[in-house]
Amino acid sequence: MNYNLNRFYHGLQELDINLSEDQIKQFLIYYEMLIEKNKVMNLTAITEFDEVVEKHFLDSLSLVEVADLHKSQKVLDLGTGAGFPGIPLKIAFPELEITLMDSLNKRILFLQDVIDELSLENVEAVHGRAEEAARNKNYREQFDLCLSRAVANISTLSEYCLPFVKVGGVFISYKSSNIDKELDQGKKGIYLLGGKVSDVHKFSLPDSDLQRSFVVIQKEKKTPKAYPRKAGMPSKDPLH
Ligand SMILES: C[S@@+](CC[C@H](N)C(=O)[O-])C[C@H]1O[C@@H](n2cnc3c(N)ncnc32)[C@H](O)[C@@H]1O
Repeated sequence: MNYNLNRFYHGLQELDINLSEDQIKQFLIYYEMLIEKNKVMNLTAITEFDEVVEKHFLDSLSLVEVADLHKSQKVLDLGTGAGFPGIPLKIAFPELEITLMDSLNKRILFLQDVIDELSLENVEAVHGRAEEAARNKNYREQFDLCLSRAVANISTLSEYCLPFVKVGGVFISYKSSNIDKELDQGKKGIYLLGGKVSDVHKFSLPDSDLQRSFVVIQKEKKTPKAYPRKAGMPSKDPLH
């Protein structure tokens, strides 16, 4: 494992995240597993080390801009794909209790291998579709924090994610900085689902031109039983 880690260390410093040598090693093993598996299944379009560091690892970790990740809390990463943002967050902040959920079982099987190989504790990889899993009492309104990156527009995503969040908890969506129109269209749905936008935090990634934002939605009231609607509806006919 011979990688130039300057870019990674500098980005971590900018985010004020300190990692031990073992944690850095876990990131490198994860990178290698990702690249190896990517040869036989579609996990990531980005494969070059520095680019994975910037667009997957540091982007996932930039959540520190808006959330306190040093306390133990129940976190759901909905539509985790190859494990973003959940796996980088779990490596860097081991006290988080993370559920990684995706509707594609092949990705969940890969993530279980990653969990086993890195000996990560208090993390589960669950094969499930948001519209169905959010009706299961083991998951509905059970999470302090729900995260999602690159899964759907904010309206569809709120219907996927807010039902999982406890009243008093938060749903945070990773978005590009071009979010204003999407947010405007999603506001009514967010309210219907029991949420309220409390912050839209725009920023650029360390040493990068990439403009990103976090949409922070507080769960103020229980989500009505009618939501999420049946599978496919939140994306076919988003609430607005
Ligand atoms: C573009 S990928 C993004 C993956 C990862 N979050 C990232 O940022 O790299 C979207 C993922 O969301 C999953 N997904 C889409 N709709 C879903 C749903 N209704 N419930 C659960 N997972 C879903 C897909 O299977 C896919 O793995």
